[in-house]
Amino acid sequence: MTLPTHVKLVEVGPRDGLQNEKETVPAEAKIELVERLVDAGLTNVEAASFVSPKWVPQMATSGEVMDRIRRRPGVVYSALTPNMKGLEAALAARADEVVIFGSASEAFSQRNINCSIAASIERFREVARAAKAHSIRLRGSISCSFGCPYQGEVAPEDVADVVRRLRDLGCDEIDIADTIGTGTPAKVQAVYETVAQDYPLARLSGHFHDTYGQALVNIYAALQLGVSIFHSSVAGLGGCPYAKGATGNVATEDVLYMLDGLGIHTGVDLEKVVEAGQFISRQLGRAGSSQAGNALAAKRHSSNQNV
Ligand SMILES: CC(C)(COP(=O)([O-])OP(=O)([O-])OC[C@H]1O[C@@H](n2cnc3c(N)ncnc32)[C@H](O)[C@@H]1OP(=O)([O-])[O-])[C@@H](O)C(=O)NCCC(=O)NCCSC(=O)C[C@@](C)(O)CC(=O)[O-]
Repeated sequence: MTLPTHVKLVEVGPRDGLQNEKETVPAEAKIELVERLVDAGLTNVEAASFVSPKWVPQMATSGEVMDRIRRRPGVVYSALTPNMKGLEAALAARADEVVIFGSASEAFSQRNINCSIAASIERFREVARAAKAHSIRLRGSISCSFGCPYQGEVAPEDVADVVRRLRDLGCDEIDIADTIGTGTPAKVQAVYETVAQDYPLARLSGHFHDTYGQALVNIYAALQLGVSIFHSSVAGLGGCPYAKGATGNVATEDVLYMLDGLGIHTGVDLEKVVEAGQFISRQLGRAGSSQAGNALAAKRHSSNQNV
Protein backbone atom coordinates (compact mmCIF):
# COMPACT_ATOMS: atom_id res chain seq x y z
CA MET A 1 0.00 0.00 0.00
CA THR A 2 1.52 3.32 -1.07
CA LEU A 3 -0.15 6.48 0.13
CA PRO A 4 -0.11 9.61 -2.06
CA THR A 5 2.85 11.91 -1.35
CA HIS A 6 0.77 15.05 -1.87
CA VAL A 7 -2.81 15.91 -0.99
CA LYS A 8 -4.89 18.80 -2.28
CA LEU A 9 -7.08 20.19 0.49
CA VAL A 10 -10.25 22.04 -0.48
CA GLU A 11 -11.32 24.31 2.37
CA VAL A 12 -15.11 24.39 2.56
CA GLY A 13 -15.52 26.17 5.91
CA PRO A 14 -16.60 29.54 4.51
CA ARG A 15 -19.40 27.83 2.52
CA ASP A 16 -20.42 24.40 3.81
CA GLY A 17 -19.17 25.38 7.25
CA LEU A 18 -21.15 28.57 7.62
CA GLN A 19 -24.25 27.94 5.48
CA ASN A 20 -26.17 26.38 8.35
CA GLU A 21 -25.42 29.01 11.02
CA LYS A 22 -28.65 30.45 12.38
CA GLU A 23 -27.24 33.89 13.23
CA THR A 24 -26.07 35.93 10.26
CA VAL A 25 -22.30 35.94 10.08
CA PRO A 26 -21.26 39.39 8.82
CA ALA A 27 -19.58 39.55 5.42
CA GLU A 28 -16.48 41.11 7.08
CA ALA A 29 -15.99 38.00 9.21
CA LYS A 30 -16.39 35.71 6.18
CA ILE A 31 -13.88 37.76 4.22
CA GLU A 32 -11.35 37.72 7.04
CA LEU A 33 -11.85 33.98 7.43
CA VAL A 34 -11.15 33.34 3.74
CA GLU A 35 -8.08 35.57 3.83
CA ARG A 36 -6.70 33.89 6.94
CA LEU A 37 -7.18 30.46 5.35
CA VAL A 38 -5.40 31.54 2.19
CA ASP A 39 -2.61 33.03 4.34
CA ALA A 40 -2.25 29.59 5.88
CA GLY A 41 -1.49 28.16 2.42
CA LEU A 42 -4.88 26.81 1.38
CA THR A 43 -5.11 27.29 -2.37
CA ASN A 44 -8.66 26.01 -2.89
CA VAL A 45 -11.37 27.74 -0.91
CA GLU A 46 -15.11 27.31 -1.36
CA ALA A 47 -16.10 30.88 -0.57
CA ALA A 48 -19.61 31.35 -1.96
CA SER A 49 -22.90 29.72 -2.81
CA PHE A 50 -25.25 31.32 -5.30
CA VAL A 51 -28.45 29.63 -4.21
CA SER A 52 -31.84 30.98 -3.26
CA PRO A 53 -31.50 33.28 -0.22
CA LYS A 54 -34.94 32.07 0.86
CA TRP A 55 -33.58 28.53 1.12
CA VAL A 56 -30.14 29.34 2.56
CA PRO A 57 -30.16 32.92 3.95
CA GLN A 58 -26.63 32.69 5.35
CA MET A 59 -25.19 32.59 1.83
CA ALA A 60 -27.00 35.76 0.70
CA THR A 61 -23.79 37.79 1.10
CA SER A 62 -21.84 35.56 -1.31
CA GLY A 63 -21.58 38.27 -3.99
CA GLU A 64 -20.23 40.81 -1.51
CA VAL A 65 -17.79 38.31 -0.04
CA MET A 66 -16.41 37.35 -3.46
CA ASP A 67 -16.20 40.99 -4.46
CA ARG A 68 -14.23 42.10 -1.41
CA ILE A 69 -11.80 39.21 -0.91
CA ARG A 70 -8.25 40.24 -1.74
CA ARG A 71 -7.58 37.72 -4.53
CA ARG A 72 -4.26 35.91 -4.44
CA PRO A 73 -2.70 34.52 -7.59
CA GLY A 74 -2.86 30.75 -7.79
CA VAL A 75 -5.80 30.48 -5.40
CA VAL A 76 -9.04 28.94 -6.64
CA TYR A 77 -12.10 30.62 -5.11
CA SER A 78 -15.11 28.45 -5.86
CA ALA A 79 -18.86 28.91 -5.70
CA LEU A 80 -21.89 26.62 -5.72
CA THR A 81 -24.16 27.15 -8.71
CA PRO A 82 -27.33 25.02 -8.82
CA ASN A 83 -28.71 26.61 -11.98
CA MET A 84 -28.15 29.35 -14.58
CA LYS A 85 -29.14 32.09 -12.15
CA GLY A 86 -26.40 30.89 -9.84
CA LEU A 87 -23.92 30.58 -12.68
CA GLU A 88 -24.58 34.14 -13.81
CA ALA A 89 -23.99 35.39 -10.27
CA ALA A 90 -20.78 33.35 -10.06
CA LEU A 91 -19.55 34.83 -13.34
CA ALA A 92 -20.27 38.35 -12.08
CA ALA A 93 -18.40 37.48 -8.87
CA ARG A 94 -15.36 36.23 -10.82
CA ALA A 95 -15.45 32.72 -9.34
CA ASP A 96 -12.54 30.57 -10.50
CA GLU A 97 -14.51 27.37 -10.21
CA VAL A 98 -18.21 26.57 -10.09
CA VAL A 99 -19.80 23.60 -8.41
CA ILE A 100 -22.89 21.81 -9.63
CA PHE A 101 -24.26 19.76 -6.78
CA GLY A 102 -26.45 16.72 -7.16
CA SER A 103 -27.20 13.64 -5.15
CA ALA A 104 -27.02 9.86 -5.38
CA SER A 105 -30.35 9.73 -3.55
CA GLU A 106 -33.64 10.75 -5.20
CA ALA A 107 -35.17 11.77 -1.88
CA PHE A 108 -32.27 14.05 -0.97
CA SER A 109 -32.20 15.60 -4.43
CA GLN A 110 -35.83 16.61 -4.03
CA ARG A 111 -35.27 18.10 -0.56
CA ASN A 112 -32.01 19.85 -1.35
CA ILE A 113 -32.51 21.26 -4.83
CA ASN A 114 -36.20 20.70 -5.36
CA CYS A 115 -35.96 18.36 -8.35
CA SER A 116 -35.22 14.76 -9.30
CA ILE A 117 -31.73 13.54 -10.12
CA ALA A 118 -32.60 13.40 -13.83
CA ALA A 119 -34.01 16.95 -13.79
CA SER A 120 -30.93 18.20 -11.92
CA ILE A 121 -28.66 16.82 -14.64
CA GLU A 122 -30.69 18.71 -17.25
CA ARG A 123 -30.32 21.96 -15.21
CA PHE A 124 -26.61 21.30 -14.82
CA ARG A 125 -26.14 20.71 -18.57
CA GLU A 126 -26.76 24.37 -19.29
CA VAL A 127 -24.58 25.47 -16.36
CA ALA A 128 -21.77 23.19 -17.51
CA ARG A 129 -21.94 24.49 -21.06
CA ALA A 130 -21.77 28.11 -19.86
CA ALA A 131 -18.89 27.36 -17.47
CA LYS A 132 -16.94 25.74 -20.31
CA ALA A 133 -17.73 28.66 -22.63
CA HIS A 134 -16.20 30.98 -20.02
CA SER A 135 -13.25 28.63 -19.40
CA ILE A 136 -14.22 28.22 -15.75
CA ARG A 137 -13.29 25.06 -13.92
CA LEU A 138 -16.30 22.82 -13.31
CA ARG A 139 -16.65 20.64 -10.26
CA GLY A 140 -19.47 18.21 -9.55
CA SER A 141 -20.57 17.18 -6.09
CA ILE A 142 -22.59 14.09 -5.17
CA SER A 143 -24.39 14.19 -1.83
CA CYS A 144 -25.45 11.08 0.06
CA SER A 145 -22.82 8.87 -1.57
CA PHE A 146 -22.63 6.69 1.55
CA GLY A 147 -26.15 7.02 2.94
CA CYS A 148 -29.20 9.28 2.88
CA PRO A 149 -31.16 10.79 5.79
CA TYR A 150 -34.45 10.04 3.97
CA GLN A 151 -33.91 6.80 2.05
CA GLY A 152 -31.17 5.13 4.14
CA GLU A 153 -28.80 2.91 2.14
CA VAL A 154 -27.34 4.17 -1.12
CA ALA A 155 -25.75 1.61 -3.44
CA PRO A 156 -22.27 2.27 -4.88
CA GLU A 157 -23.77 1.70 -8.35
CA ASP A 158 -26.17 4.64 -7.77
CA VAL A 159 -23.17 6.87 -7.01
CA ALA A 160 -21.39 5.58 -10.11
CA ASP A 161 -24.44 6.40 -12.21
CA VAL A 162 -24.31 10.07 -11.13
CA VAL A 163 -20.53 10.13 -11.56
CA ARG A 164 -20.97 9.03 -15.20
CA ARG A 165 -23.58 11.73 -15.81
CA LEU A 166 -21.37 14.45 -14.27
CA ARG A 167 -18.38 13.14 -16.22
CA ASP A 168 -20.41 13.44 -19.42
CA LEU A 169 -21.19 17.09 -18.54
CA GLY A 170 -17.43 17.71 -18.49
CA CYS A 171 -16.72 17.95 -14.75
CA ASP A 172 -13.02 18.50 -14.09
CA GLU A 173 -13.34 17.04 -10.59
CA ILE A 174 -16.06 15.11 -8.78
CA ASP A 175 -16.70 15.14 -5.04
CA ILE A 176 -17.95 11.99 -3.37
CA ALA A 177 -19.76 13.39 -0.34
CA ASP A 178 -20.74 11.72 2.91
CA THR A 179 -23.42 14.27 3.76
CA ILE A 180 -24.56 12.59 6.98
CA GLY A 181 -21.27 10.99 7.97
CA THR A 182 -22.57 7.42 8.11
CA GLY A 183 -19.86 5.93 5.88
CA THR A 184 -17.31 3.49 7.28
CA PRO A 185 -13.99 2.47 5.70
CA ALA A 186 -15.19 -0.68 3.91
CA LYS A 187 -18.12 1.19 2.33
CA VAL A 188 -15.84 4.07 1.42
CA GLN A 189 -13.44 1.77 -0.39
CA ALA A 190 -16.31 -0.05 -2.14
CA VAL A 191 -17.73 3.24 -3.45
CA TYR A 192 -14.37 4.57 -4.73
CA GLU A 193 -13.51 1.21 -6.32
CA THR A 194 -16.86 1.26 -8.13
CA VAL A 195 -16.83 4.87 -9.31
CA ALA A 196 -13.17 4.80 -10.34
CA GLN A 197 -14.15 2.37 -13.09
CA ASP A 198 -15.79 5.28 -14.90
CA TYR A 199 -13.80 8.34 -13.82
CA PRO A 200 -10.10 8.91 -13.05
CA LEU A 201 -9.34 8.38 -9.36
CA ALA A 202 -6.94 11.32 -9.48
CA ARG A 203 -9.89 13.66 -10.10
CA LEU A 204 -12.18 12.23 -7.43
CA SER A 205 -12.29 13.91 -4.05
CA GLY A 206 -13.58 12.94 -0.62
CA HIS A 207 -16.00 15.21 1.25
CA PHE A 208 -16.59 13.66 4.65
CA HIS A 209 -18.77 14.90 7.48
CA ASP A 210 -17.81 13.72 10.94
CA THR A 211 -21.25 13.05 12.41
CA TYR A 212 -20.40 9.49 13.46
CA GLY A 213 -16.71 10.17 14.16
CA GLN A 214 -15.67 8.23 11.03
CA ALA A 215 -14.32 11.03 8.85
CA LEU A 216 -10.58 10.66 9.52
CA VAL A 217 -10.60 6.90 9.24
CA ASN A 218 -12.62 7.22 6.03
CA ILE A 219 -10.06 9.64 4.64
CA TYR A 220 -7.34 7.16 5.53
CA ALA A 221 -9.28 4.40 3.77
CA ALA A 222 -9.60 6.59 0.66
CA LEU A 223 -5.90 7.53 0.83
CA GLN A 224 -5.06 3.83 0.77
CA LEU A 225 -6.76 3.60 -2.62
CA GLY A 226 -4.85 6.66 -3.89
CA VAL A 227 -7.51 9.37 -3.48
CA SER A 228 -5.56 12.61 -3.04
CA ILE A 229 -8.14 15.41 -2.88
CA PHE A 230 -10.09 16.00 0.34
CA HIS A 231 -12.50 18.62 1.59
CA SER A 232 -12.34 19.90 5.13
CA SER A 233 -13.69 22.74 7.19
CA VAL A 234 -11.74 24.91 9.61
CA ALA A 235 -12.76 24.32 13.24
CA GLY A 236 -15.05 21.54 12.00
CA LEU A 237 -17.71 24.07 11.08
CA GLY A 238 -20.76 22.90 9.27
CA GLY A 239 -23.82 20.83 8.71
CA CYS A 240 -26.32 20.69 5.92
CA PRO A 241 -29.67 22.53 6.07
CA TYR A 242 -31.32 19.51 4.40
CA ALA A 243 -29.79 16.79 6.57
CA LYS A 244 -31.09 17.14 10.12
CA GLY A 245 -28.50 16.39 12.79
CA ALA A 246 -25.64 16.40 10.30
CA THR A 247 -22.62 17.89 12.01
CA GLY A 248 -19.65 19.61 10.49
CA ASN A 249 -17.24 18.55 7.84
CA VAL A 250 -14.10 16.91 9.08
CA ALA A 251 -11.96 19.66 10.62
CA THR A 252 -9.09 20.98 8.51
CA GLU A 253 -6.82 21.01 11.59
CA ASP A 254 -7.51 17.31 12.26
CA VAL A 255 -6.87 16.32 8.63
CA LEU A 256 -3.66 18.35 8.55
CA TYR A 257 -2.45 16.85 11.81
CA MET A 258 -2.96 13.35 10.39
CA LEU A 259 -1.44 14.14 6.99
CA ASP A 260 1.57 15.88 8.59
CA GLY A 261 2.08 12.78 10.71
CA LEU A 262 1.97 10.59 7.62
CA GLY A 263 4.55 12.82 5.91
CA ILE A 264 2.03 13.78 3.21
CA HIS A 265 2.64 17.23 1.78
CA THR A 266 -0.19 19.78 1.62
CA GLY A 267 1.62 23.13 1.64
CA VAL A 268 -0.66 24.27 4.48
CA ASP A 269 0.56 25.68 7.79
CA LEU A 270 -1.36 23.93 10.57
CA GLU A 271 -0.61 26.60 13.18
CA LYS A 272 -2.11 29.31 10.96
CA VAL A 273 -5.21 27.20 10.34
CA VAL A 274 -5.56 26.81 14.12
CA GLU A 275 -5.48 30.63 14.39
CA ALA A 276 -8.13 30.93 11.66
CA GLY A 277 -10.23 28.39 13.57
CA GLN A 278 -9.88 30.41 16.78
CA PHE A 279 -10.86 33.53 14.88
CA ILE A 280 -14.11 32.11 13.47
CA SER A 281 -14.95 30.37 16.76
CA ARG A 282 -14.69 33.74 18.55
CA GLN A 283 -16.99 35.23 15.90
CA LEU A 284 -19.54 32.47 16.46
CA GLY A 285 -19.20 32.66 20.23
CA ARG A 286 -18.41 29.00 20.79
CA ALA A 287 -15.47 26.59 20.82
CA GLY A 288 -14.52 24.96 17.55
CA SER A 289 -14.95 21.21 17.22
CA SER A 290 -11.50 20.35 15.90
CA GLN A 291 -9.76 18.14 18.44
CA ALA A 292 -6.28 18.86 17.06
CA GLY A 293 -7.17 22.55 16.77
CA ASN A 294 -8.34 22.77 20.38
CA ALA A 295 -5.36 20.78 21.68
CA LEU A 296 -2.86 22.93 19.80
CA ALA A 297 -4.57 26.15 20.90
CA ALA A 298 -4.53 24.97 24.55
CA LYS A 299 -0.86 24.03 24.25
CA ARG A 300 -0.02 27.44 22.83
CA HIS A 301 -2.04 29.15 25.56
CA SER A 302 -0.24 27.27 28.34
CA SER A 303 3.21 27.87 26.86
CA ASN A 304 2.42 31.61 26.57
CA GLN A 305 1.46 31.62 30.24
CA ASN A 306 4.74 29.95 31.18
CA VAL A 307 6.85 32.62 29.46
C1 LIG B 1 -31.74 24.94 -6.26
C2 LIG B 1 -32.78 26.00 -6.01
C3 LIG B 1 -32.31 27.36 -6.42
C4 LIG B 1 -34.02 25.64 -6.85
O1 LIG B 1 -35.12 26.30 -6.32
P1 LIG B 1 -36.56 26.27 -6.99
O2 LIG B 1 -37.53 26.79 -6.00
O3 LIG B 1 -36.84 24.92 -7.53
O4 LIG B 1 -36.26 27.22 -8.20
P2 LIG B 1 -37.09 28.20 -9.03
O5 LIG B 1 -36.33 28.32 -10.30
O6 LIG B 1 -38.53 27.80 -9.07
O7 LIG B 1 -36.97 29.61 -8.24
C5 LIG B 1 -37.65 29.86 -7.03
C6 LIG B 1 -37.13 31.16 -6.44
O8 LIG B 1 -35.72 31.02 -6.14
C7 LIG B 1 -34.97 32.01 -6.85
N1 LIG B 1 -33.74 31.38 -7.30
C8 LIG B 1 -33.62 30.31 -8.09
N2 LIG B 1 -32.32 30.05 -8.27
C9 LIG B 1 -31.63 30.97 -7.59
C10 LIG B 1 -30.23 31.20 -7.42
N3 LIG B 1 -29.32 30.41 -7.98
N4 LIG B 1 -29.86 32.23 -6.67
C11 LIG B 1 -30.77 33.06 -6.07
N5 LIG B 1 -32.11 32.87 -6.21
C12 LIG B 1 -32.53 31.84 -6.96
C13 LIG B 1 -35.86 32.40 -8.02
O9 LIG B 1 -35.52 33.67 -8.49
C14 LIG B 1 -37.22 32.35 -7.38
O10 LIG B 1 -37.38 33.50 -6.57
P3 LIG B 1 -38.83 34.16 -6.30
O11 LIG B 1 -39.35 34.46 -7.67
O12 LIG B 1 -39.63 33.11 -5.56
O13 LIG B 1 -38.52 35.37 -5.47
C15 LIG B 1 -33.21 26.02 -4.52
O14 LIG B 1 -33.75 24.78 -4.23
C16 LIG B 1 -32.06 26.29 -3.60
O15 LIG B 1 -31.47 27.35 -3.60
N6 LIG B 1 -31.75 25.32 -2.75
C17 LIG B 1 -30.65 25.43 -1.80
C18 LIG B 1 -29.77 24.26 -1.96
C19 LIG B 1 -28.55 24.43 -1.08
O16 LIG B 1 -27.91 25.46 -1.09
N7 LIG B 1 -28.23 23.37 -0.32
C20 LIG B 1 -27.04 23.38 0.50
C21 LIG B 1 -25.81 23.26 -0.35
S1 LIG B 1 -25.51 21.60 -0.95
C22 LIG B 1 -24.60 20.91 0.31
O17 LIG B 1 -24.36 21.55 1.31
C23 LIG B 1 -24.05 19.55 0.10
C24 LIG B 1 -22.56 19.55 -0.23
C25 LIG B 1 -22.29 20.21 -1.58
O18 LIG B 1 -21.80 20.27 0.73
C26 LIG B 1 -22.04 18.11 -0.30
C27 LIG B 1 -22.51 17.27 0.87
O19 LIG B 1 -21.98 17.34 1.97
O20 LIG B 1 -23.49 16.54 0.64
